[in-house]
Amino acid sequence: KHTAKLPPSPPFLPIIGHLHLLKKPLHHSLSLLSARYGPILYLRFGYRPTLVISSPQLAEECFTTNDVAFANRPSFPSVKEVTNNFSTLIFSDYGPLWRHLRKIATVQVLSNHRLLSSTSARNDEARYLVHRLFVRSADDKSAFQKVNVKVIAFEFVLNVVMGMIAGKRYYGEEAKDWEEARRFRQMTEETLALAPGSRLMDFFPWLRLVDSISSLRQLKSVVKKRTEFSQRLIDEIRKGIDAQKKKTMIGDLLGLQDREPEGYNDDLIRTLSLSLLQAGTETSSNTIEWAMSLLLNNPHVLAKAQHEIHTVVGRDRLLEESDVPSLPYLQAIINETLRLHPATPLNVPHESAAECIIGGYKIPKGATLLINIHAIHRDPSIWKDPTEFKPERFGNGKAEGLLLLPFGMGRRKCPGEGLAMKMISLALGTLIQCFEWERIGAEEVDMTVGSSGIAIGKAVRLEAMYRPRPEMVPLLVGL
Ligand code: HEM
Repeated sequence: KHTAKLPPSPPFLPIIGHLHLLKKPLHHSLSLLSARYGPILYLRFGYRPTLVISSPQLAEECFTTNDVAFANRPSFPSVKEVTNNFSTLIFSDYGPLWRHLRKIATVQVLSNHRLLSSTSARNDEARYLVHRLFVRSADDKSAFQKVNVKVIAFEFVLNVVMGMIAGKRYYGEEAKDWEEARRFRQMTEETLALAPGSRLMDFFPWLRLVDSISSLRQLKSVVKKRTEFSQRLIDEIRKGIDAQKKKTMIGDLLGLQDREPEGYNDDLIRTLSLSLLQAGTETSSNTIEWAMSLLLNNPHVLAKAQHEIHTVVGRDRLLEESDVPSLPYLQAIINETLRLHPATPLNVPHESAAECIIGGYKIPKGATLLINIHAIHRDPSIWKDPTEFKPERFGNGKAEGLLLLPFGMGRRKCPGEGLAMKMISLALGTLIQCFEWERIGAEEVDMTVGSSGIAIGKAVRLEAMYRPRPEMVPLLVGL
């Protein structure tokens, strides 16, 4: 309909299009192409037209005037298999099902009101976290002990999110279900390995039969595990083993199911539970791990954060969620971490539901949209010394006028932003308050990025040395 041209596009090959230009991690390859061809790129991944955006102005244009046009998710055949025909909150198209799921997730778990009423559970979880670390620390409390930071961050985050959804704690003294926690981790890893666009069939539909012989078996096995896991969560609460568990998202939804069985059936409760657990745990725990890695490579920042916490909170009580607004430097550290290492560097892919115009170019219907958040956050025309870790650039906790979009934008923006920021600041703040942290050796922490998936963490998991701060030992002993 429009006379406008398609966006710039590098030369491509028949059949594979531009796939030969891409290497892992994909956001790095796309940043290099954008540096050469400009902030709006039109590529072909096999048969799939793909729009790559790497400027804040163009990202805003996609998610303001054209937000509805881009509100769908791409219909990758591999995702169809894992998501029961795109029926999850993350991968459903913009429509009645998505609206229903999103409203429940927001009202039942992620609204400000719900987050406020679950504050004390998160404070308790932070206390358990530092208590577990204190108990595991060396007998001689002045000696350093090694810990895998990703593991402790994941334990904390999973306990918090699982507590809100199903009233369960997998890690801690009274927690019993280690085997179930192990199954969850394994299932999450297998699901992440099946990232959208990870299969040949996603780009070459005619290869579907060949690909599916190996892929479909694997996909079906993951689907089975996911269904069984989430149904167990529902069944436990339905049996009413623990009245406390009724005050959870699943408990609330089972109450609604009694009144409206179709609108709140088990399929819907399963898909919502899995969407929140899997969207919330890797992203948030990876961010805690990146933040700690950056702090270990920048001890002066760590010392400044510790000084702020000790000045504001003191040494006689543990930092709590309500302290965070008074800790602007801690918030600046988290913003700077999310700037340098956004948990989903290419956002979650969107798809155009109609032809539209972006940056004066014509974008056809059915184009996959990738927003290169990683490139936007490191644009030298916007950020001074873009690759350096400088929390100071956020002044009072926010960089005024600079577009930071680790949680996306528009109507599909992450609904878990509030919860994520609370969990990350609480965990990081209490870890800094209670313990001294050092690198394992003299070498800097390896900051190589993992290679595949939507949520990308570190390639090498962070191990660090820690010991209780002497002045915090009396408090830690009494926890
Ligand atoms: C550091 C932590 C997190 C980051 C950086 C993050 C980032 C994102 C991003 C970039 C998107 C895609 C937005 C778009 O499509 O434009 C997203 C979607 C989503 N996130 Fe998060 N997220 C985080 C934590 C969480 C948490 C804690 C939850 C809930 C427990 C959550 C639940 C979701 C859901 C359900 C969606 C899909 C929304 C939809 O399609 O409508 N996220 N997240």
